[in-house]
Amino acid sequence: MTQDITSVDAPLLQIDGLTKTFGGFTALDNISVDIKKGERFGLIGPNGSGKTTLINCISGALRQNAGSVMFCGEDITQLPPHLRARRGIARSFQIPRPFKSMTVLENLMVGLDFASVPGAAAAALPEEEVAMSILARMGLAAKAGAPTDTLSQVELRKMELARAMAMRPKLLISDEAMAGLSHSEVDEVLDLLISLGDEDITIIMIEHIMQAVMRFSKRMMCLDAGRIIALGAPDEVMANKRVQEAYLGT
Ligand SMILES: Nc1ncnc2c1ncn2[C@@H]1O[C@H](COP(=O)(O)OP(=O)(O)OP(=O)(O)O)[C@@H](O)[C@H]1O
Repeated sequence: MTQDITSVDAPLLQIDGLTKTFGGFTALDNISVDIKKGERFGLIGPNGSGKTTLINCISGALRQNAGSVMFCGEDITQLPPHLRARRGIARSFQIPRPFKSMTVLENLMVGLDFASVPGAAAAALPEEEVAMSILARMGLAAKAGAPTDTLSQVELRKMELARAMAMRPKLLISDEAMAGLSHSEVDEVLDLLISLGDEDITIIMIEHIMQAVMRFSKRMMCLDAGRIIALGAPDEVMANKRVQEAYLGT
C-alpha cells in the first residue's frame, strides 16, 4: 500500500523490527522507529552501539537479517544501495572520499550525474549550474576549480555534504561530519546542516559531539548494544539515566 507522504506527519522513513547479526553477534536487535518528513534526527550511542550498522541498513550497504525499511511509503528493504540513493537517500561520510584527481566542481558533477534518472526528461538547469548553486550554498563557490587535495578539513567536510546534496536527497544521513573540527568550524557546519533541514530535507545526524547533536536535533535516539534505550526530545534523552550510564559512563 502506498502512503500519502504529502501529509506533514506521515513518516518519510519507517524502520520496523530491524535486526542485524554478524555471525553469532547481534549488532541491531529489533529496532523500530519512524522518522518524519523534514525532521532533524540525532542518532547517538557509545562506540559499538550499532549506529553505523543501522545507517548501513538504511542506505542498503548492509542487508538486515529481519525487519523492513519503508521510504516514502515504499518498501525498500530488498533494494541495493544505488537504487535507494536514486530514491533520495544520500549519505555523507566521516572521512571524506573525494575523487582526488578531480576538482571540487567535477566531484559534484559526478554526484549529479549519478542522481539523474536514465531516460528522464532533461533537467531545467544545466548540471554545472546546479553544481555551482550547491557549492555557493555550502560557501565553496570560490573553490569550484580547486583540486580537492588543496582543501582544508572544514572545506572537505562541506564538500562531502555538497556531494551528498548533489544526489538531491530527501533524506541526508550525516555521519560525524564535524569530528575533529574546531569549535567555530563545528558551528559553521552545524548551521549549514540546520539550514538544509529548514529546506525540508530530512536529516539523520550521527555525532559524538553532544552539544552539536543536541542543538541540531528535534528528536534524538540513543542506541546501546543494538537496542533503543531512549527516544525523544534532546533534553529528555540526555536526562535519561540509561543514556547517562551507557553513553556518558556515569
Ligand atoms: N562487518 C562486521 N563484522 C562483524 N562485526 C561488526 C561488523 N560491523 C560492525 N560490527 C560490530 O557491530 C557492533 C556495532 O558496530 P557499529 O559500527 O554499528 O557501532 P557504532 O555505534 O557505529 O560505533 P562507533 O561510534 O564506534 O562508530 C560493534 O560491536 C561492531 O564491532
